[in-house]
Amino acid sequence: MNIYHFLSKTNSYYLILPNLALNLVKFNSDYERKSIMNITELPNVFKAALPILNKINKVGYEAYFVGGCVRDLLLNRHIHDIDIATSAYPEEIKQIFEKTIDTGIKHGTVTVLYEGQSYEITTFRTESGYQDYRRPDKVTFVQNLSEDLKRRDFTINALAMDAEGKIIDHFYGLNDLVVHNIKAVGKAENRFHEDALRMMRAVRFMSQLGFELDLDTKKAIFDNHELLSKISIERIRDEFVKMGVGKSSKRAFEVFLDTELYNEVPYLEHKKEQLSVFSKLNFSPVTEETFWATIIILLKLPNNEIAKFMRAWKNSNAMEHCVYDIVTFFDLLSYRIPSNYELFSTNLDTIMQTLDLSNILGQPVNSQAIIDRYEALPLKNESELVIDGNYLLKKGIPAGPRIGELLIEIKKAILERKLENNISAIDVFLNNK
Ligand SMILES: Nc1ccn([C@@H]2O[C@H](COP(=O)(O)OP(=O)(O)OP(=O)(O)O)[C@@H](O)[C@H]2O)c(=O)n1
Ligand SMILES: [Mg+2]
Repeated sequence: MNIYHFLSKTNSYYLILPNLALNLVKFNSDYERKSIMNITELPNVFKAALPILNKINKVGYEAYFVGGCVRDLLLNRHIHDIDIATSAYPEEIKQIFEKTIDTGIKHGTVTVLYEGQSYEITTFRTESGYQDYRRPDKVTFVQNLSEDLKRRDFTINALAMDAEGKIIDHFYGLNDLVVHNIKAVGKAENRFHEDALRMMRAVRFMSQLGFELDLDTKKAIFDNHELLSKISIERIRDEFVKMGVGKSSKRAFEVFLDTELYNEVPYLEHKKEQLSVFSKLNFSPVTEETFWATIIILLKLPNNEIAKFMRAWKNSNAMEHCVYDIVTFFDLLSYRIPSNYELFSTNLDTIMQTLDLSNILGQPVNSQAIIDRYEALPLKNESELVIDGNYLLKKGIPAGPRIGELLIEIKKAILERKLENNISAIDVFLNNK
């Protein structure tokens, strides 16, 4: 459910957050904007983390929930990790909590394990340097939250919430949540010079949240898109995939093309024309596998280029093989009906994903007919065959390639219902060879 907003003539506005029990809030001035917004009924993930803030507060330090978790709370989205920012130094955090891990002590981050959950607690900090456009040369701890929020990427990610549920919003992030706007904190160019990956995060959030990109922020991405080449492919890939499977991927993909980010990533350079079809597709991918397969098909990559493409994007072998199977099965489906043996040789997940892909690409096949045929196959996997290679050896077939060939012949005959899957029928079949 979304946040609704009403703008009145006096320029005050209300937020109604349907699932958060409060939740009618009125802001009349900057003072109120920063202080009135208060979440009264926290979801359980936050309730479980509250003792952490309280323990830190008790020894005299400030502590807040920050970043993505606050954004997702206000958008009523699933919260997958809770990040905490504090005025305490890492060493002090380690004294307060029994179980901690030095995750990134140099950057001020300690992981606290509490009641079976883990929380990243980071000391308020600013960063400086960024000679390489991806990592700060120097991290400086600062005393107040405001300084910490200032170096964050987007206004909707620069929100904090204290232990009372009070939302702290120094950069009009609440307003941007309401008007669905991805906007850099402060001067966009500076934020992208600090970490060029943020340009990909912008289009990723557009896709996941269904938000638009602020025009100045968009221009800054266009002007700085070449900096993306400084970022590791793995990090770009993770954002690219999140963009590709998000609910508004078509719109986000359009902006990915408009801003020229596509020119900085493997295999997509100069492919705007082919890639622009993505935004015109009937449906959009919901799995990572079908997203990659969609891109490969739009690029019209020949089969022998698929592995190279997947490796250039630093995908795992498992992902590479899955996508290869989907694309080859899709090719097959687009020019003929698969045989029973071909259905048997393709696993059900690949078949289902390929049927989705066919719909995405506007080449629908009779999915139900294919699923029905798969369901009715006399053999669904190798282990259901009553004989194996050893059985053929015992029957006097000499070891060698003939064994494998015969097994295929037997499976084909069973799948085409010319042979029963039982020992006596198979013996007769072998005697007639
Ligand atoms: N390049 C980045 C990455 C992160 N952040 C800040 O760190 C927070 C946490 O980062 P991360 O967990 O990577 O992203 P989230 O915004 O939480 O999104 P996700 O839902 O993917 O976790 C962000 O909200 C943002 O305030 C940032 O400013 N710049
Ligand atoms: Mg996060």
